[in-house]
Amino acid sequence: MFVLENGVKNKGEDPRLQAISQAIRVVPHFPKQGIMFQDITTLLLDHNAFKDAVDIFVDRYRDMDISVVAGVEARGFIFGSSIALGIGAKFAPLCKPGKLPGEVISEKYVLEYGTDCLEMHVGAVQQNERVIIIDDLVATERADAEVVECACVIGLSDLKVRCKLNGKPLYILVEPRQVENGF
Ligand SMILES: O=P(O)(O)OC[C@H]1O[C@H](OP(=O)(O)OP(=O)(O)O)[C@H](O)[C@@H]1O
Ligand SMILES: Nc1ncnc2[nH]cnc12
Repeated sequence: MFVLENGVKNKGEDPRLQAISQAIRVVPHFPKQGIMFQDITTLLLDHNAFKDAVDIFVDRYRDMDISVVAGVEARGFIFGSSIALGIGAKFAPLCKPGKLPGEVISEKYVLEYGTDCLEMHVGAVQQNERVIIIDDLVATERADAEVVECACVIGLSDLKVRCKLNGKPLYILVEPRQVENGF
């Protein structure tokens, strides 16, 4: 298992992680020259690997008194909603601008290849709730004050990433591969 907490990397022995990592297709130079794109659609086509990935998150969060899973559009919706159902929490989508019809809170951020903005419905999360933020991948992420932990399937892990998470713990299943892997 690969975990970044307080800036310390720990390697565990979960035998499911190698298959999860291998199920993620690496596509060089997509969507731009120089980017090694980590394509989770191949993981989603592998029932066992997809289920194992969700189960690992569910096992981690089921006893942490989490009442809200916030998932980042679009790929974070896939994992976040599955995890929310698994731990008995509600799911709050963090959407690209203009997708949510109600009053929203907005947050601008810098991506690995661009900039963007996320919005969440006001009232989706109450002040006393414990929230986790789920995405498929963290390269340059962000988080706000009520977050217990941020989690992702793939993490471009270094201390710079952790600093940009504003000191919130970051839980990562696998590291990105930097070479093509047979798809
Ligand atoms: O760590 P970062 O630099 O923020 O990059 C990671 C984000 O980029 C991708 O989303 P994207 O904005 O491409 O949207 P998509 O999920 O709709 O493809 C990915 O799903 C993460 O949300
Ligand atoms: N290298 C990468 N692979 C897949 N999604 C991404 N989003 C930002 N960087 C990415």
